Amino acid sequence: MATPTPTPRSLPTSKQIRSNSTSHVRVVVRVRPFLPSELESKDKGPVPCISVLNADSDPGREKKSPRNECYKLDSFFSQENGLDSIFHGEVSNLISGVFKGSNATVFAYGATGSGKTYTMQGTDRQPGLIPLSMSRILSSCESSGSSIEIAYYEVYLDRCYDLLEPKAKEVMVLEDKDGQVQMKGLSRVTVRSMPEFSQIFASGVQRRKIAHTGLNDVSSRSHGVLSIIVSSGGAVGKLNLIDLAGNEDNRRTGNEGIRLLESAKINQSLFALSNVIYALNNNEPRIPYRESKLTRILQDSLGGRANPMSYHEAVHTVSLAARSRHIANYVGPDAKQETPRVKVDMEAKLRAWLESKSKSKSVQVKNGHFSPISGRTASLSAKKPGSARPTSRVMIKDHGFAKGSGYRLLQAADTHAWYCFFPRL
Ligand SMILES: Nc1ncnc2c1ncn2[C@@H]1O[C@H](COP(=O)(O)OP(=O)(O)OP(=O)(O)O)[C@@H](O)[C@H]1O
Repeated sequence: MATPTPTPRSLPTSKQIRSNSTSHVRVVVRVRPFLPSELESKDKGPVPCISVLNADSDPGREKKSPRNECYKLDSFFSQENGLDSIFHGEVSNLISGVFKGSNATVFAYGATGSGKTYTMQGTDRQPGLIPLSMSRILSSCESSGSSIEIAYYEVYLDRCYDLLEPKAKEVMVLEDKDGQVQMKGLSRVTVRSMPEFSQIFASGVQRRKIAHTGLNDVSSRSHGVLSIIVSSGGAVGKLNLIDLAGNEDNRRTGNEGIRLLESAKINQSLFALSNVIYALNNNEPRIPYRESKLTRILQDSLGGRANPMSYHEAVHTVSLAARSRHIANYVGPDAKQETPRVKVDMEAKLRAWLESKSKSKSVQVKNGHFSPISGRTASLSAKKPGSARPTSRVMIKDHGFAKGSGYRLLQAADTHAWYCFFPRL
């Protein structure tokens, strides 16, 4: 049964948040294995470019490549580690807080094709962080008599769509007179068992916008947000599990038209998210939530709503790690690299496409918004093998194919990272 979202409790100001809790950023990287398509590639073949150093290692010694970059992480999961070890190591400890009324957020962030959806959803044989979290919450509910509702929506081209509604209707994001963000009409569905959840969630996944791109056969074109709302003895807590759309380097994707527009919006909103996290972690006086729809919506879970004395927030990301958590950045003496070999003016390309679109109306417009869906996953695990460029993973060595800033190097790596904000209790 769908019910409207109730009014959230009042949000504390940024000042209150800082006085209530000192955020600590937790960054966890996951490396995926090379895919068969990458191993079979006729090109250069996959080149591992990441190594894990001990805390006392000197990054300067690792000078096998002209440019090394070194990032400090809170945890690292290699390709041998299953999704359950990530869940037990990094996510399960957030759940007890949700039962006490805290909000927690887990983001999977990374380049397109790096395995974010795989990590969040998993496969039938290897469940991902979403089913593992749901299963743990459901079993805790049995013993505590708490109840669970879910909301599932996507943010696409800076608009929000309800994935639990058959037609994925648009949800208006409004601010009430107290400045609190309201998602008008967003459905909430009560969940009592795993089979019930799997069915509801799978239908939502089918509605999510995906498409074939030059770097992933089944690429998410939107940010998918699953909110698990737990009501427990008067306390209401929320766990957001977010599969972000992948950031894309359009010199490599070859994106055109609508894909290019999507990509521009994806990159813009990921940048806005990184700005919010940076501002929170650096105790800046102004947190730029309003820069994108995604950050406005998540305001109550990204430092916006802190239950006094206890709230946990986790964010998975890599380039955010580069910005907010990196400790050492070692650049070898001969590391001055020229930037990209192929220079394409993506803005001009986008402008030209928008102009031609308004002339020819050749792009499919549905329900007042673009409909780019060219294929859908049949089950939670049905994504086809990706064709992402075979690069590898947190000492990152530049072998010549990923030049420029650390940000771009990290984009090239098939990695994820987590940020967790822990209050000082
Ligand atoms: N740990 C893993 N083991 C095996 N295959 C994996 C793993 N991680 C990802 N893959 C495979 O890699 C491909 C790309 O993964 P996925 O679609 O999850 O990437 P993504 O980061 O969500 O991409 P996008 O941002 O474009 O949506 C898929 O075929 C997926 O099955």
